[in-house]
Amino acid sequence: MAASTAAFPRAPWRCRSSATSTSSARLPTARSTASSTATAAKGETLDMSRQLIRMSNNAIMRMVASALPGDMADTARDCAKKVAELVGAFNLEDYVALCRGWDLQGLDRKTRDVRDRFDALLESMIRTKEKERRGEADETNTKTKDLLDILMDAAADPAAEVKLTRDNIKAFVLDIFTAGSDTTATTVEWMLAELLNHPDCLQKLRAELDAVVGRSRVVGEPDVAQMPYLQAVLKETLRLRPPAVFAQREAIEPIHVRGYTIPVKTSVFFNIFSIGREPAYWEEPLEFRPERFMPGGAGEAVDPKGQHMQLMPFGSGRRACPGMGLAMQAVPAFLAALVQCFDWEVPNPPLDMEEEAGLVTARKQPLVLLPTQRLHPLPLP
Ligand code: HEM
Repeated sequence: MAASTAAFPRAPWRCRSSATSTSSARLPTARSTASSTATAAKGETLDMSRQLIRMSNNAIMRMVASALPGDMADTARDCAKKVAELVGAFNLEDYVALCRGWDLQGLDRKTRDVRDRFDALLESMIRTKEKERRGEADETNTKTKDLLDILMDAAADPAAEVKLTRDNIKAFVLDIFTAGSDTTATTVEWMLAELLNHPDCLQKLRAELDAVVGRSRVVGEPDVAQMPYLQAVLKETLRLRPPAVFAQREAIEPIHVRGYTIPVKTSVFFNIFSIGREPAYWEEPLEFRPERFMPGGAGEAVDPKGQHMQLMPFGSGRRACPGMGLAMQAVPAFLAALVQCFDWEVPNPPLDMEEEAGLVTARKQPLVLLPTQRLHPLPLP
């Protein structure tokens, strides 16, 4: 693996986002979702998968547009789901040259269809934003800018070194929509499930939370750096349950790996999932043990940012995941808040830990839990 990963050429990879929520309800705002989670009474089951994916999608959407009307949010979610299906679909044309150009499975047609729908959505978002910006032109410019504002500012800047086109803006937003939503949601979900399956780890995390944050305020992203055990739980989850299963490259020259020759222009898939479970690198690889990343543990010096080939949940090289920094802050902070504020009960033990086959290591069964407030009152801002 080291030999083949040493040469990282081009990466046509996009991490998949399936936005698997089946709910057709409008996406709630982040605040309303948080408070509905917060006030859920004991006895009321929460479909964590759906909640988390909604919250994550919503967070991503807040990055690109301050307020999306419900129908636009539904379209975005539906399109993201379709993109995920198409990215993960088996395409006969990739393997049988004779089939090329016939679109026997209808994948080209479906791809064009989802592209057109996404384009219409993005066009509508940009137009709404343009209108909003025209209306605000006279006001003092103190409003917090979202990502779309920043991209549009850059496009309008005559001095900008790189001129952004409208298509560039759309492509950028599309990337964020599809790559950043259920990768993060899936990670939070697996982290919580693993902790519930390992009460000793949950206890350690809570002790760290109590010591670093206390009980009178909610843990936030700035706390993550002071919480080594929380970081270890994240790394262990990314090792054992990496949301993106593969990274892909194309050989730009023949490569020789363990007696095999990989010819030029061959697509090479790196199995991130298997690397994290490889017994040659990891002791008892199927065990969830965050301690391996703590001081004195065998993985103490291993980080998941693409420098250590035995753990590369975000890929590696110059096409590694650009959302890595954001994910490494936002995901543990969100999980920590769930653990700090609530006790979670599994209504039908044992907790099912099976994975669904696909490009994102989603849970096969949704994570359905019973929450009870742990802190009284909840220290919500
Ligand atoms: C736990 C969370 C995440 C994981 C595990 C993850 C994993 C990955 C992986 C494995 C790749 C392929 C890297 C390679 O080929 O070397 C990738 C690419 C990418 N990710 Fe993520 N990702 C996560 C979150 C995010 C977020 C939050 C965003 C954006 C807000 C994002 C945006 C992207 C983009 C745009 C690419 C394509 C990069 C390129 O082709 O140059 N990801 N991600």
